[in-house]
Amino acid sequence: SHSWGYGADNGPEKWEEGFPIANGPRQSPIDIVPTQAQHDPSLKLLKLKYDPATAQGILNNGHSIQVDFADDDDSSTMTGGPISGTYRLRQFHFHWGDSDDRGSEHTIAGNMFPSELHLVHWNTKYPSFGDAVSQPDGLGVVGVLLKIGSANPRLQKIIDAFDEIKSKGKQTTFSNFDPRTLLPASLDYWTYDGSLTTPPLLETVTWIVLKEPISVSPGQMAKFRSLLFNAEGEERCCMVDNYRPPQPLKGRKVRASFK
Ligand SMILES: NS(=O)(=O)c1cccc(F)c1
Ligand SMILES: [Zn+2]
Repeated sequence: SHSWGYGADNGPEKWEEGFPIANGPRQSPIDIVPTQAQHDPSLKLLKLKYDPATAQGILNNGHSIQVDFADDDDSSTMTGGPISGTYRLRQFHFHWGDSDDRGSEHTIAGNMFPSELHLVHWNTKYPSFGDAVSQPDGLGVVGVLLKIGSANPRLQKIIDAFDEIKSKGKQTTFSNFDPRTLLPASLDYWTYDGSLTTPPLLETVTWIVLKEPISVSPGQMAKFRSLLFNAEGEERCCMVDNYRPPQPLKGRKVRASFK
């Protein structure tokens, strides 16, 4: 059976065939409508504490590029915000479009951005990421929107690694990197209960989408679009449009941490 992807034959419109939860009650991403989000004064400040030494490597997994972190202790964690307890950083990755008018997964009042960064954390009440990923309160993912503007120097170290991980399955060491440097000045956020945005689409994610985007230049976006979905020696297929479109809200409430 051909595996899932983002093409006409294996893309988001086909995922329900292998993953019926695709039509579930808490699927992600969603369109966030700021005027309909309710400010919740009980929401805490988001606290992200990352140790650059936990950065391990950068990988082209055939769907995105991902920076993996050592998660065998509480060196890099998320606390506060809408979550209770301590969640450990596992990895971050991106989604992007073939052109600047699309590529993000969450949209804001119907507006799509050229890319979206996901920082994936898992709840340490469970013994591992593999256990947490199947639990309703297992994951906390911070979403950061990227908007076209001036070149973002914070992205450059990631982009400079792309030449070594052009095709699926390639990875290289990636050390001494603090993901906090990728975040915008404000940690104001919207939060809702959702899912993984790729198969297996498990409904186990507390989403925390930051209100403030970070910048990326057209030239930097072009570098993302030069990555490949295919492995070396396979038919060349540019890694673009690796995003799932917004899914039905199905009665969920989106809360805002800010007025
Ligand atoms: N795109 S995402 O919902 O952040 C995601 C997909 C699959 C696995 C994972 F850990 C995170
Ligand atoms: Zn993602």
